[in-house]
Amino acid sequence: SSVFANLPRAPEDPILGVTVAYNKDPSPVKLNLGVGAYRTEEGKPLVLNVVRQAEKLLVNDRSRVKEYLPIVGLADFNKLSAKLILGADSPAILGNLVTTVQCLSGTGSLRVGAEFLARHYYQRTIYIPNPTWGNHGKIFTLAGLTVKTYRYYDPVTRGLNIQGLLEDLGSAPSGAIVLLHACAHNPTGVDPTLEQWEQIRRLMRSKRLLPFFDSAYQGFASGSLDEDAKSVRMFVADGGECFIAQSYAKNMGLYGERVGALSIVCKTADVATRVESQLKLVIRPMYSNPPIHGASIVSTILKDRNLYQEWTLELKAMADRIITMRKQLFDALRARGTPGDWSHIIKQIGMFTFTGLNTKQVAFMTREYHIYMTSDGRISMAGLSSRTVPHLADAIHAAVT
Ligand SMILES: Cc1[nH+]cc(COP(=O)(O)O)c(/C=N/[C@@H](CC(=O)O)C(=O)O)c1O
Repeated sequence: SSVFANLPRAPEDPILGVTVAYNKDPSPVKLNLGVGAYRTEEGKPLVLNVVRQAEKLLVNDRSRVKEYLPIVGLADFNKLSAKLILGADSPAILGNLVTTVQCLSGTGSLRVGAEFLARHYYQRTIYIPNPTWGNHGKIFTLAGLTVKTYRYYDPVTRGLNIQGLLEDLGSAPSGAIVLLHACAHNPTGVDPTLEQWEQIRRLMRSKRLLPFFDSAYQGFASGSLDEDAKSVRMFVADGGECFIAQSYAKNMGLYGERVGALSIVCKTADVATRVESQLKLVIRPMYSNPPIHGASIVSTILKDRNLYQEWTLELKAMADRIITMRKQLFDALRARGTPGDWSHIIKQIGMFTFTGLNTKQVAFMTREYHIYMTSDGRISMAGLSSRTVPHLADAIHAAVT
């Protein structure tokens, strides 16, 4: 018999498993509001025009070869990624205080950062928000860090529990690592205001807590790349050190290309070079060096003024469409007189609405209306279109009455 005869069957992933179930459903009215992946008004995945243009340039450029990239990835891509999140005029960049390595999208950037911290940082505890993206806890645990949570979401107000957040971070051991969503908090869609970010930053710096930003939706939340980077730039501006994981999956639609970057902002240029040398020892035995194609697309777009400009327009259009879906869903529930206060649908920001529906209601909506969403009540607004909003509104109405 097989040496794996006793291997237990693993459960499907709470987020990616929703798509597996959706694909199996033969219903013509099924709706996939699970995975955070953008869909057009026609319900189709979107390849941005600028991505198609960049790929044409790459294919026609006969000088491009398929050689290994360096362990740290494509140099242009790394520099441009740091500029994108920190700002072109960032003193940290001007002072060579930032080391950036190309990683396998947001997940890979988080994991490489976690492995580096587990190996070289004295405090091995990381505080992640409650709730947070389902993969965060596993990434940091598998890297060898101790994962704790800090209060984030207030189910009563459906807003930020700023008092709980400050209390929990205030009682964290000095030097602890803190995971922060740069913008468009997943799954709640609730972000701190700039004043609250300042409170968080002051507290964290006073306790020497180490910020680890996860920036997976820059430009997707407000439609502005600079607006969505403000939290990160506040921390970097104070001269403190921080980690930043970037993903191009959503804001450039490069999901399957696995394009991301990890930036570590250090106190001195010398430390930054030593950090880079140690990052290479983490990466080489993990996947050796990153894939060339996706990073080439990103750097082609970011280094060309016209392509960059056009990208910002396409990005704003995606963000705007999601905001339109929020309004349409809110109006549809009001038109039905659906019991409850649904204003959080239009107050929340980014790809997701944290509806407040419980697991029983979610299971009902899947069974009776073929709505596929995560069991915590999160729906990806990007999966909606004007055509399908009424079906979702009917399902929510039925689930709560
Ligand atoms: C906050 C956050 N961080 C990182 C990632 C990882 O993205 P990557 O593709 O590795 O660049 C995701 C993906 N979130 C969506 C997809 C997924 O779960 O993988 C989601 O929440 O649906 C996040 O929501």
